[in-house]
Parts: sequence; structure tokens; C-alpha cells
Amino acid sequence: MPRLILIRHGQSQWNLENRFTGWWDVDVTEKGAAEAFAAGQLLKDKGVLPTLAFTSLQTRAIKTLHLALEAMGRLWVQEDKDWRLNERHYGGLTGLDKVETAAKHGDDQVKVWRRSFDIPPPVLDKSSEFDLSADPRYAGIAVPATESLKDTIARVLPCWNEKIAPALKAGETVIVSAHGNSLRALVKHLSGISDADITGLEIPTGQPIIYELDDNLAEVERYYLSER
Ligand SMILES: O=C(O)[C@H](O)COP(=O)(O)O
Repeated sequence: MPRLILIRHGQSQWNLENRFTGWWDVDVTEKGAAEAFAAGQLLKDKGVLPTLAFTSLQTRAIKTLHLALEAMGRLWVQEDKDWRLNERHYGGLTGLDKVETAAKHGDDQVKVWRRSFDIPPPVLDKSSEFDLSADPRYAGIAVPATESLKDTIARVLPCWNEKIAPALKAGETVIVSAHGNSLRALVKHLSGISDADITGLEIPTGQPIIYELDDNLAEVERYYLSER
């Protein structure tokens, strides 16, 4: 039975500072690194051992993957880094404090920017210090200026269909180390969650989510490994 492990990166520096992050590349904190290592130990203790890994092009997800694999003695596992697993691009909100932004624009507006399905935050200005168009890791990729969850799903699902789903069908146990909103995209797809309901799903940092799938990759069961 195909098995999929999803993990959101451990606490990042900007999770700690409560700043909108998106594609900006912040590292994990000490606490985040500990969460990632503990996740790997839990996977090892429960015997849920990945044979293939996917992650984004962002340090916090890559490092989380590596710390978890290290805890499992599995740093040798092949990994594929794909920009399509990046966090949703936070546009012009990138770098701003979430509480200060709510004080300025109101809680309702910030909730729309954070959790609506298809309303993106304002675009990021090309002159912004957070513009990543010239970052070498995104060479050849049209870096978005902002993204809604819908936009994020539109690039995560092709990655799922082209790479992750075929690997699961071929018998690999796959770990995907990614981000709150790129993982929301996968959970929405796999668990058939509606556009309205997905906005209420929160994914905690550093907690492995296990999907037991049937041969057609339909969900048999989804659970947090820490609860078993
Ligand atoms: O990009 C960010 O700021 C976080 O990783 C996710 O933020 P959110 O909880 O506002 O979606």
C-alpha cells in the first residue's frame, strides 16, 4: 500500500518573528531544527522509513528534510528539489509583521490575504528588497509577484502528477518536506477538501502527516504520526 509522509518545515526565524514569509528564504530556528530532528526520530521509531524525498528550493524545508533524514540514518535517500513545492508567494506582504499589518488594514482584510482561496495579497514591487527574480536558484522560472492558494495549487499539482504520484505508484515511500500552503494544496487534492473548507485547515510545523493510499492513490487514511 503506497505511503506518503508530509512534513511542514520546523519553526522558521520569521515564524518566530511572526512575519509574512512566502518565498523569502529564512532558516529554521534552533527550536525548528529540534522539531525536524524529533520528527525523524519519530518516523524511525514508528518504522515509517522514506525511500525517496521531495522538497522545495527553500532552506527551511531542505534543512528540515536533512535533519529528519539524519535522525533516521537515511541521509542517503535520493532527493528532488522542486520550486513548485515552495511556499505560496506572499507578494507585497513579504517581510511585514502579521500583527502590525492587521492593526493597519484590519483583521478581516488580513484573514482574506492569508486564508481566502483565490484572492492573492497585493503584488510585490519589482524594486522591493524581497524581489527574487534575479536569484540564481530561480533561473528560467517566472517568479510570481504574488500568489493565492489557488495559484499555489496550480503549480503544486503538476509536480505531484509528474513526479510524486508516479514514484508512489512505483512502490516508493515518499517524504515531502515543504510549507504550510504547498502542503495544504496536496492535502486538499488527496483528501478531496472543498475550496471553502481548505482555508480552515492549519498545518503545524515539524509534525509528520501520514497518508495511507490505495493503488490508485486515493486516501485510505490520513493521520498525524505523533497521535499513533
Ligand atoms: O509564509 C508564511 O508567512 C508562513 O509560512 C505561512 O503563513 P500563513 O500561515 O499566513 O499562511
